[in-house]
Amino acid sequence: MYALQDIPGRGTSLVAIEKISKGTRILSEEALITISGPAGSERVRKSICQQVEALGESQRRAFLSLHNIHPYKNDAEQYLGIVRTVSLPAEAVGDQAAIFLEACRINHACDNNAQKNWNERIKRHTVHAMRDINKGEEITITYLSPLKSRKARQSILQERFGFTCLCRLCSLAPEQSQESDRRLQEILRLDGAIDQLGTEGILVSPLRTIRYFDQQVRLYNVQGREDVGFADAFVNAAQLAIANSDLARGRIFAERAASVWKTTRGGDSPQAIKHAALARDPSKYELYGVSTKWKTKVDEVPQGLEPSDFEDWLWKREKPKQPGQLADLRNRTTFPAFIDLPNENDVDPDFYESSDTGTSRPRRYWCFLGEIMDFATLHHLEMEIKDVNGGTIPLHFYTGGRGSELAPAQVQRGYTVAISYANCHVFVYGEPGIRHEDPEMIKIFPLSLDKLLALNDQVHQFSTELDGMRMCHGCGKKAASLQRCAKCSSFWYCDRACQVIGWNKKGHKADCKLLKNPDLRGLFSLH
Ligand SMILES: C[S@@+](CC[C@H](N)C(=O)[O-])C[C@H]1O[C@@H](n2cnc3c(N)ncnc32)[C@H](O)[C@@H]1O
Repeated sequence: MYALQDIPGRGTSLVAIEKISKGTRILSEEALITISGPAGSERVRKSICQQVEALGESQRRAFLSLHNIHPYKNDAEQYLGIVRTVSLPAEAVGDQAAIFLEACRINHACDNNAQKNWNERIKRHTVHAMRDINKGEEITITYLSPLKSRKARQSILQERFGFTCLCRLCSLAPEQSQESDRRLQEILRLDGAIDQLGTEGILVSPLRTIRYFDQQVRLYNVQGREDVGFADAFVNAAQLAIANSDLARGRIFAERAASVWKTTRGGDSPQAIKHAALARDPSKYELYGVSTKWKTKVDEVPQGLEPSDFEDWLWKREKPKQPGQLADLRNRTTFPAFIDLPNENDVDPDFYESSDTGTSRPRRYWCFLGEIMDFATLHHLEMEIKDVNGGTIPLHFYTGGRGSELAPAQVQRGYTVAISYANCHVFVYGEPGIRHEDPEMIKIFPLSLDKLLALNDQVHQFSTELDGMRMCHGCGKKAASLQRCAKCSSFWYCDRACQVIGWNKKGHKADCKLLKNPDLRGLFSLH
């Protein structure tokens, strides 16, 4: 499949002598010399010398021909220099390294076409084609963790290996290179955000967390890298879905993870075996069912969808509202819970985009809803707010008037606040909450959050036209020729008699007054 060749300016390297398809195992090699612990320690130096001296003549010669960028004055220093230049990991977790006569000849590229890996099950170093490799193409792996910027990569490669990388990624025009760096940085930032959410991200705000994995997968796809991080995004998505009892999505994510592990590490790698087993029976995952939020059966997968619609289903992407369609106040993308709000100090890609001037601006609309549980004015108005998840958070008014812009009649326990573009703020003292600065961005509605959501359900039930018909709010019949309530325009009736029933018996008298409020009507027309 490959031959060792000398390449000008790059030393000896492995070159494909036939086309190698994606996922092919290019080599599988046993260690020649193993190194347990830091290469500089006396114990390890001794052990390296003993192992080299115990080698047969041809193996010893092969070892000594390996690349060494470190100067040396004696045999021991020469051996150590080789180990420092070319050794590869020989343990899944830990610092055991080893010398492999062929794998240690593989050159580096930041857009490597092959993936190296220590396979703990077969105790061999393996290299797999990450994409199709053409005949005559050099086989490359990456010597670095792959999410570093071009500048960071170049500096480490120069310092540790003594060369300048000229791969495709490092040769991009400045603008494209910055784009690529931004994507890599974004994947890393999402990793951090996911870590920060921890178990809360799995159980309390799974929708937000799955958005992050979805975004990571999309970034890897644009970047054209299907490596460990790519597989991890599917592993994490599988665990998230299964923990929330969603066996259908859990199985598909586990299948995708297993497939990436198979391509990059082989079907006999512990990771591929583990995730193939998880795909066969996702309910075996230890966190299965700790929440039942997304409960599905393993075969509850929609059939006959277009691929892009299938991805929307899989990642639980909420489709943008159609023009004229009413906003749903239960939609957590437009009306997020507190846990789902962006953090004030991050540029969360779900909420913000960078403008040309380098600042960030909202990429879409969102509005936080919460019910006033308590309030007080000390040096500014402070409220205790209960959100859609039932948790309470502090809301502090740092507007010019410190909250005095609101009429006292509006600030009542049991009323609901709606705050546009709300962010999570970490106060120096007390729990995280919302620091509210712009008086234009808040409205208060004189009903509880539960009642507002119940009203939302009614508006959807009785305002929405389906197949040219609407439902009468008085008698519940469906018809094409109903008349709309002239006051609120939200509910529809067969005739005057039905309208009276709706008004007196079905609570429209109170609801109509609320729905005439242009701000509340405005919520329903949000995009
Ligand atoms: C692990 S060895 C790889 C095999 C090496 N080419 C040889 O001749 O034995 C690492 C060394 O290979 C060279 N090398 C690896 N990748 C390279 C690249 N992309 N461009 C130039 N030199 C590279 C550098 O000298 C580096 O220190």
